[in-house]
Amino acid sequence: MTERAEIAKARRIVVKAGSSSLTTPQGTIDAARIDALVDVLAARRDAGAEIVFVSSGAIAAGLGPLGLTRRPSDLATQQAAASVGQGALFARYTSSFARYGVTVGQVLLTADDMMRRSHHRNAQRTLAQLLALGVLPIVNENDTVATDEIRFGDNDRLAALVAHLTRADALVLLSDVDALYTGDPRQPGARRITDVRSPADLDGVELGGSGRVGTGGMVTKVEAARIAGIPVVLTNAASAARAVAGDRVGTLFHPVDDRRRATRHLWLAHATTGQGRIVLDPGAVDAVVRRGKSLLPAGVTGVEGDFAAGDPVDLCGADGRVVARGLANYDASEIPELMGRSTRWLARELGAEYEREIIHRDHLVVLTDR
Ligand SMILES: Nc1ncnc2c1ncn2[C@@H]1O[C@H](COP(=O)(O)OP(=O)(O)O)[C@@H](O)[C@H]1O
Ligand SMILES: N[C@@H](CCC(=O)OP(=O)(O)O)C(=O)O
Repeated sequence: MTERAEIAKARRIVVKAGSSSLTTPQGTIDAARIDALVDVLAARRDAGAEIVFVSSGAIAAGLGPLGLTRRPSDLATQQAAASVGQGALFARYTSSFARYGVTVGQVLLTADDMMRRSHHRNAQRTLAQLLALGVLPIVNENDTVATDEIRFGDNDRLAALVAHLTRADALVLLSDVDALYTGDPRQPGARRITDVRSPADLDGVELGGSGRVGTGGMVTKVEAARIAGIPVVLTNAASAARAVAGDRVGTLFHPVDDRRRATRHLWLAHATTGQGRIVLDPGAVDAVVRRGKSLLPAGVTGVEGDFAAGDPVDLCGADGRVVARGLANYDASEIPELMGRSTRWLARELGAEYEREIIHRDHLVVLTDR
């Protein structure tokens, strides 16, 4: 089946709309465009797909009510605008979807919710339950509490991670451009790209700046497509109906990797940052990087940071270079006593529950050339 056909048949689709598709230049909600988009999503739902909608626009929709003429650059005002705008946006979605008898549920996520395994599972359960109850989840970043350090900032990567969380079959990114171009389409000479099959297809493509209210421009969209591991279509809101129907519109990013198996690895590599470090001896670096093995306590020579079991941690060699990332099976404070010991010794001395890896190979991604 071609990827377009897969989208046509998709049972679960994540659709993301950018700020520019949902709000007016005056910083208010664009009710007509929202209704038009809701028409499309309700119709696709009617045709048998579950839809998870990732909506930007909270900050942009808060500008008008606060008398701001442009997107603020300081975090506190962005948060205030998001607080005002998110409420207005969601109220609009609620009444617009009510025209079709569709109940919507608001899900506001932070980067942490994606990164820590316990939070990740929690968000996953909530979304699964909403879908099971026939509710259409509308997701945004929780801008009012997110700080600069932990912020996604753009919703493109968030949408890719939501696609992982919900095990979606396709991701549709709706922007104010109808496709990816070889350069910013506001500049003359930019050519449309219909398919991206490998990173080489992006050689020489300029992924420049964003529009007036959006963030990230094409860089975050391309990154999202890479993380998603499923077919991703990038187009504009006017082409939304055709995009979710699998018609040939916009740019189709073909997934490169062995899909499902790879999504956890993609998530680890792109959605997380190490919450600490584990230092490996050369044998362990070789085992993890080149032989695809789990990390055993015997190969660990040091631990840094204050992470909890389940957190992503960076693995580095004696020279400090990060070679892999994985989900730790132990709290940082437990590791010094296990370091350099064989699992057999640990089981005998400390009990059977210590006969486990520091990081299992299934929860480990190599970040360096082998
Ligand atoms: N190579 C490119 N192809 C398409 N658009 C581009 C490219 N480089 C820069 N852009 C700009 O990116 C903008 C969309 O990004 P952004 O404003 O972040 O969108 P959104 O709010 O929909 O997430 C477009 O308006 C376009 O001008
Ligand atoms: N969470 C933010 C999204 C920020 C943003 O501008 O995203 P996008 O328009 O998708 O580039 C908001 O709702 O304003």
